[in-house]
Amino acid sequence: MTVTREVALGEISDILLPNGKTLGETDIVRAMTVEAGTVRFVLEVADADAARALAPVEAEARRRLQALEGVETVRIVMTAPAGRPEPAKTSGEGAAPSLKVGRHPTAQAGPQPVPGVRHIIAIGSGKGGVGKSTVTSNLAVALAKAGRRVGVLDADIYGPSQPRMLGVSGRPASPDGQRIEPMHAHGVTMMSIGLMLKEGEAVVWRGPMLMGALQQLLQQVNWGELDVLLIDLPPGTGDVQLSLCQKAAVSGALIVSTPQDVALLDARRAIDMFNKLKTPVLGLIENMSTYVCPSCGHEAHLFGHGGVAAEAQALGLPFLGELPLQLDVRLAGDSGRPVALGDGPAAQAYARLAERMVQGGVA
Ligand SMILES: Nc1ncnc2c1ncn2[C@@H]1O[C@H](COP(=O)(O)OP(=O)(O)OP(=O)(O)O)[C@@H](O)[C@H]1O
Repeated sequence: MTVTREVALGEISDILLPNGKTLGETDIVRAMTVEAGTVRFVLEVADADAARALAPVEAEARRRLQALEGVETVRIVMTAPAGRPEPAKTSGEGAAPSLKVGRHPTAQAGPQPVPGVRHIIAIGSGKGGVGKSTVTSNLAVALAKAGRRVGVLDADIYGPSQPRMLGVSGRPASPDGQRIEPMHAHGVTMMSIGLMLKEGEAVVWRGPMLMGALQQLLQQVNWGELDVLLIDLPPGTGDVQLSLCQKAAVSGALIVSTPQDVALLDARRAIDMFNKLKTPVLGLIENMSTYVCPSCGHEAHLFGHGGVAAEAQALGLPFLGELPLQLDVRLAGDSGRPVALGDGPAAQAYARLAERMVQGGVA
């Protein structure tokens, strides 16, 4: 028997949830696809606690689907939507927030949605220089080309590179002195901590000041209605990652790595951190995968090849795709016009990645 989407849905529909209803009676199974022996779907849950409570349901669904003849792999991703828009505060409601970035955070109860933003996705890496910012800007452009309303928040406090990569400069305006107007480039709404700092200013914030700055960028910027907000994190597993997952209702994280063992080792640490923070890891991306010589067309694997896919398989996480190492990618990034704006092989790889995210219901 060929396993179809209907067969797979039928197989798991009578699994009981903690609330006494069955999976079939609730509307939390999203974006199911059955393709070449792989069943993929998203379990949309309210928050991290609900995700924890559904762990046995996920395990049972995986067990049943894996037992079906012809099914080799089952990929289930749990996501928590970032919530629906709340009306923005107008002047007169409470104290006017200061526009000086880097203040102490205001008290808040748990992770907050960003008004108007459906999904918040953190883009992380264990190691610096693996192309996390390049992936963020190109993925944003590819998602915008696919018709999604996309934002980029450059939270790489120690080396903000989105202004350069997206070709944005100048200081963001605040007509009412309370809310910050984001910048726009290539169909993407963007804001970077780099735009709020004076040129050449060194950033020495730690802990609480970082939290305050992040909170401001999330809550004080007029993001408008967005399908997805991509957050370019600093590399590693530090205060910004911690603050972000504690302060914002992050739907999930994407991990960028090169195929080298040393980068993978760091990527594993980043995954471990997101697991501890109860932020679902939506998948792994291999950057700087294949190098095609622009002169002779020879294909080489400068940093190895396939390591990230193997790691994803070992960890039971989705492998979202590989992105070529290409001179054009760097030149385009340096010129402020991401390569995804074009239609060459790198742009096509980004379009596939964007498509997978849309199909997976996370963008
Ligand atoms: N696939 C690629 N092909 C060619 N060059 C690339 C590719 N990906 C990234 N680069 C280049 O590598 C350099 C580092 O990339 P990027 O700044 O995106 O990395 P990062 O992981 O965000 O680094 P950081 O740790 O500094 O935040 C940049 O000059 C970028 O243009």
